[in-house]
Amino acid sequence: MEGSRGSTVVVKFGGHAMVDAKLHRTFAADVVELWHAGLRPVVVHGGGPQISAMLDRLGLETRFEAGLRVTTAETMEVVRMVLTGRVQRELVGHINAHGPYAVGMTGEDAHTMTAVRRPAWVDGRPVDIGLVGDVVDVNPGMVRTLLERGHIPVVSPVARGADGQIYNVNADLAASALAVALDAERLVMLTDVAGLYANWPHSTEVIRHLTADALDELLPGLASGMLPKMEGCLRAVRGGVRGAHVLDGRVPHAVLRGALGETGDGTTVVPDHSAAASHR
Ligand SMILES: Nc1ncnc2c1ncn2[C@@H]1O[C@H](COP(=O)(O)OP(=O)(O)O)[C@@H](O)[C@H]1O
Ligand SMILES: CC(=O)N[C@@H](CCC(=O)OP(=O)(O)O)C(=O)O
Repeated sequence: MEGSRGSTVVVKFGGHAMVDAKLHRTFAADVVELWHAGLRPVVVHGGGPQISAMLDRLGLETRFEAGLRVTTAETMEVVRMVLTGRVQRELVGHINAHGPYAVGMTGEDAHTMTAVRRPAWVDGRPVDIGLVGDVVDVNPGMVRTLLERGHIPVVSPVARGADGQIYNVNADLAASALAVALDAERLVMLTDVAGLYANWPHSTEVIRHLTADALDELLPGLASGMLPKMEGCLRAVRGGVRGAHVLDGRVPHAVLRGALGETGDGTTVVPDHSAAASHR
């Protein structure tokens, strides 16, 4: 088994992988199993579909540009409410069915994540996506304290600007920033597809292995939810994380295999100069 005892693994649980309650519970049990195996799991959760469903119930518009939700002040209230009040609470509840492990928090808590407004471009033109943040600074102290005390932090991707403005951060990018700041061994992203498809939406052939440079070349051609996800993988491995894995979260126990480095499934991104890169 490659996953070394005591190493930190950041697991991003995507909103699309959460739609099934049974998978949600299996995911929680797997995270606890990782903890018992001696790893230090940190969960960052998404909730895009859950936010969109609530916006719909409230009669508010859902719009994405470059894979990011266009976020007005009104949308931001709903984003924060659904992520921290509902999705995070459910996950904490499922993990804590196994014992007093999980502690929920957001990027706002203890100034864990500081964000700035993120610019976006579509077809080379700037578009206003509102209160969407990009994490520019991570203070991992609180997460480390929780880990040292034997807890499993469950982090919602909401961050504060230096001026106090609250931003909506894509969960993949939040997970990536946290993985870098924690000097994590791995970043595991669970989603609702088998990995990065080479020619989406025309084919479902999964790209199994990518170096950072190869991914950098592919990035401008990617679309929708895969764009922030792969950007997150790239930032992670360039920031020192040993491997970033995009896995199908609908497959039971995918997180166990990913966190332990059994990387036969999904898409694995490695740094340019790693041993895994030079083997290809
Ligand atoms: N090249 C690609 N390969 C696979 N999926 C892609 C690709 N490009 C876009 N997608 C879309 O990205 C989605 C996953 O991203 P996203 O919807 O943000 O999920 P999550 O909630 O897990 O973050 C897939 O369901 C698919 O519709
Ligand atoms: C800026 C932005 O797009 N934020 C996301 C945050 C949640 C998220 O990323 O959820 P998934 O991982 O399930 O996609 C959103 O509002 O949907």
